[in-house]
Order: sequence, then structure tokens, then C-alpha cells
Amino acid sequence: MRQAWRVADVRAAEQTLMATLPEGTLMRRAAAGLARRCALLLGDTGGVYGARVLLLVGSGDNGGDTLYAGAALAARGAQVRALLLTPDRVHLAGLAALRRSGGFTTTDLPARADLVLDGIVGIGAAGGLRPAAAALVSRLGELRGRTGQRPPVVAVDVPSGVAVDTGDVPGEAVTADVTVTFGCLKPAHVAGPAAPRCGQVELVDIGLGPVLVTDPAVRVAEAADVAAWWPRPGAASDKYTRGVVGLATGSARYPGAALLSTAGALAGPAGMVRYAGSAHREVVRAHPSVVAAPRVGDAGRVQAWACGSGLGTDHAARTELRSVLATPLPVLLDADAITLLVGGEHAEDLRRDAPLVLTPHDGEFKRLAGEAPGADRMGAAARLAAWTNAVVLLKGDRTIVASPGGEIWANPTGTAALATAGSGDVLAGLLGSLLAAGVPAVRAAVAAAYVHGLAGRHAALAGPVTAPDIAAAVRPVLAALLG
Ligand SMILES: NC(=O)C1=CN([C@@H]2O[C@H](COP(=O)(O)OP(=O)(O)OC[C@H]3O[C@@H](n4cnc5c(N)ncnc54)[C@H](O)[C@@H]3O)[C@@H](O)[C@H]2O)[C@@H](O)CC1
Repeated sequence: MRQAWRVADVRAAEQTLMATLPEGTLMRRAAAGLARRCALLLGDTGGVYGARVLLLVGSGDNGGDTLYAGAALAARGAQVRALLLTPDRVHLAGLAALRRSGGFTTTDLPARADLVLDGIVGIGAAGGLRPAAAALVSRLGELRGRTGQRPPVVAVDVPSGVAVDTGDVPGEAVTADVTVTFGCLKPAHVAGPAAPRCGQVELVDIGLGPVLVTDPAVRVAEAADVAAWWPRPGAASDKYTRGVVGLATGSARYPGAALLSTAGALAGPAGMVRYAGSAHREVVRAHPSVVAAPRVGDAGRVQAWACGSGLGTDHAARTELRSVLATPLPVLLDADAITLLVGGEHAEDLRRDAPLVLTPHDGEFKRLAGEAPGADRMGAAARLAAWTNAVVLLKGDRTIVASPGGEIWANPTGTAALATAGSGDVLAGLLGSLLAAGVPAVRAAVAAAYVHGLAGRHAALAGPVTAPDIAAAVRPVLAALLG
């Protein structure tokens, strides 16, 4: 698991650590790690000696890190130029170090550079980039390196222009190939549109770990976590002990949603799938192992329900939703079931002890919460989770999972390939299967999003992706993940 902390927590930890160390120690550690990574990058394209390195230097300590790292590269023979955004406000000791090592300052963007370091602004950023910085960033694409290609950009701590605590990108921002960050990850490295702008994120240890005592703002599951959480059948397992998942999905109008949620559920860890709904004949024809009935009340025993994908919003759909919510079982509500919650008619039904998971996309989120997720998707998901007492899985490029208790996860495996009709139905079935297999709701949501994303990527290797391709890709992805 990887974890990221908010700026206020990082600052507090840094203060604690700095009080025990000679002044400038942390910046020296940060700059040394940064220079090492830059030297490695230059090694890939002809070496440090003689390389043209451009430093974009803002007024704060982020600029200071950049100047010290530039000094280290200049000392190894690189031609280092620092473009100072605010020449009257600059880290003076860093600038002196650069000059001592033979580095120069410049006032405009040069035509050529083999490496760019973005030290315009780090965790001290307030709001979007100021006009002069934004104008500079918009021109970075003009640069060419010794191979004639665009030079790699290394962001110092975070790409300038991103909102560090939310991962939002409010305007012009740097797109980095590598981000070298210090002490710990920050939310922008893992969540929101900022995350893909970071490129490869590398963490430099500056000794912050022992004093970083607050809970992380956001967690990111890794393959080993998902593999550890994923239930596997044992010698004593049978179809019932592995869990039976019930699906209340699809309708005469949307029979495809029934088929896709079933395909997702069949790829999950539960031992049996029961389908309840008007597409019961189609489901059994396509998936003979499924036991199907026309209504939730006739479905037989299950250990969790997934409800809503393609269910419709008519009276019959409302009755099925009510039946599902009346059970003492974990329930996942997707798509139309979320829409049916709007207006509060099911407020009483939602008072339940068993886990509830909601899987809205932005439109469903807006309908239910009354406003769009906005720039702070993690905060928005956490608020909806607290309000509904449900685990909320907010779909997106970096899908967010938020628990009612305030735990937040960002999914790292998202891909544009998942943005296709019926993709969410597959996810609902898969997540329902994990719930039925006894996986706690937050882990089930995190694991389902992770595997669903990998399945989208796997399917995309063969060309344009449809939802059945995603469902089919879950098995090979699990085979590789679970070993
Ligand atoms: N505090 C510490 O102990 C450490 C800090 N380090 C570095 O210090 C950075 C934080 O330094 P600072 O607190 O000085 O803050 P920054 O250097 O991130 O930014 C603050 C400066 O940028 C300007 N600024 C703010 N918002 C801007 C915007 N939207 N557009 C353009 N300019 C803007 C401000 O005028 C201010 O002078 C970290 O990101 C990291 O790089 C590292 O050296 C590691 C240790």
C-alpha cells in the first residue's frame, strides 16, 4: 500500500524534524536525491557532462531545492541555467551555490535544453499558477534537446500548477516525465487529473517517516494488497461457503446490463451467482451456471446483493430495490438504484446495519448529492459517504473509494478504455461477488476497481474495448495477479 499526506501534515512533520537538525539539512537531503535522479535521466541521453540543464526557479524553497540540485549537476560538468521567475525573490543561498559551481541565470526560455527541472512552486502553491509562470509553462513544448526531441521534465516535489491536496488541475500546469518528491507522497501524486501529470513518481527519503504520525489523506492499493485480500477457494470450500451473490440488475429495456453484471460476477470469487429480474431467461441462456428467477423475492439465499445496473426507475424497479435493502446483507447500489434514492423515498430503507456500497459516476453523484463532485473529488466522495453511511466508489480516471469513517483510497489502474457502455455493470457484478465472498466493503470496492482497471488495460491490448471484453479480461488479469 502506498499512502499520501496533506500539505498541513507534511509541514507539521517537517517542523518537528527540522527542530532536531542543523538548518538546511532537509533541503540538502532533498536536493541530493533530486540531483541523483536527474543525473540518471541524463545518463540515458548522453551523460551529465556538457548536458544543457534548464532550471525553472520560483521564489520559495521549491526553487531552493532546484538551485542546489542544479549546483550539483553543474559541479559534474553540466551547463546549468536558472530561469528565475522572480529575480528579486529567490533562495539566495541556493543561487550562490549554483553560481559557485559555474551555473548561470537567464531571463528567457532558451531554444535548447536536455533536461528541465520544474522548481516554480511546490507544496507552498496557492491557487493556480500566476500569469508569468503560466505563460512560461505553456511554452515548454518549444524546447528541444540534443536528440531533437522534447527534453524530459523533472517536477520538483509536485508539478507546478496542480492543487497539491486535491489533485485538481485548475489551469496551466507542468506535465512531468518524472516527479521527485520528498519525505512522503502527497495527494496530487495519486489522485485527480494531477496524478497523470506527475509521470513516474520517485520518493526521496529525508527522514520524515518517524515524525509523520497523522493518518494519511489517501491510500493506494498495490497488486500485493489486492492479491492478499482476494479470496481463494480451499480444499474444504463448496459453492455456498465461497459465497453466493445475488444480482438485481437489467430490465426488459436493458437486458444487456443483466448479462454484463452477471459476467462480472462470474469472474469474481463467489461460488455461485443468482440472478433476479426480467432478463432471467437471457441470463441463463448466456451463462448456464447462473440460477435465475424473475424477482428478488424468488431468488433464494444469497450473501450479498448487487442492484441497479439497467434496472430502470419504474415502480417494479423500486419494489426490487426495497426488497434488496430489506435484507440484512451487504448491498451494492449502482446506476438506476442510485437514481431511485434521489428524493429520499428510500431514506428509511437505507437505515441498515449491513454494509452499503454506492458506485456513482459523476452524473449519478450529482443527482444524489445535489452538486457535482467538483475540484475536490476525494472530499466530495468522503462527504457523500458520511451522509449516506455507505462506502462510496466515485468512478473516474482515478476512481475514489471513500468510507463513512473518512478513509479514502485512489485507484491507480484506471484507463480510458473503461469509458465504454456497460463497463460499470461489469464492475458492479465483480464488486458484488467480492462482498458475497465476505470481503469487507472498503476492500471489496478498492479491489474491484483495481482489477476492473487492469482488465480494461488488458482488453485494450487487443484494440477498441467493449464491456464484454472487460469482463472476459478479468480472468487472465486475476490469473497473473493471484499467481
Ligand atoms: N519545508 C521543508 O522542510 C522542506 C521543503 N522542501 C521544499 O520546499 C517546498 C516548499 O517550499 P515553500 O514553502 O517555500 O513553498 P514553495 O516554494 O512551494 O512556493 C512558495 C512560493 O511560491 C510562490 N507561489 C505560491 N503560489 C504560487 C502560484 N500559484 N504561482 C506562482 N507562484 C506561487 C509564493 O510567492 C511563494 O514564495 C517543498 O515543495 C519542497 O520542494 C524540501 O527542501 C524538503 C524540506
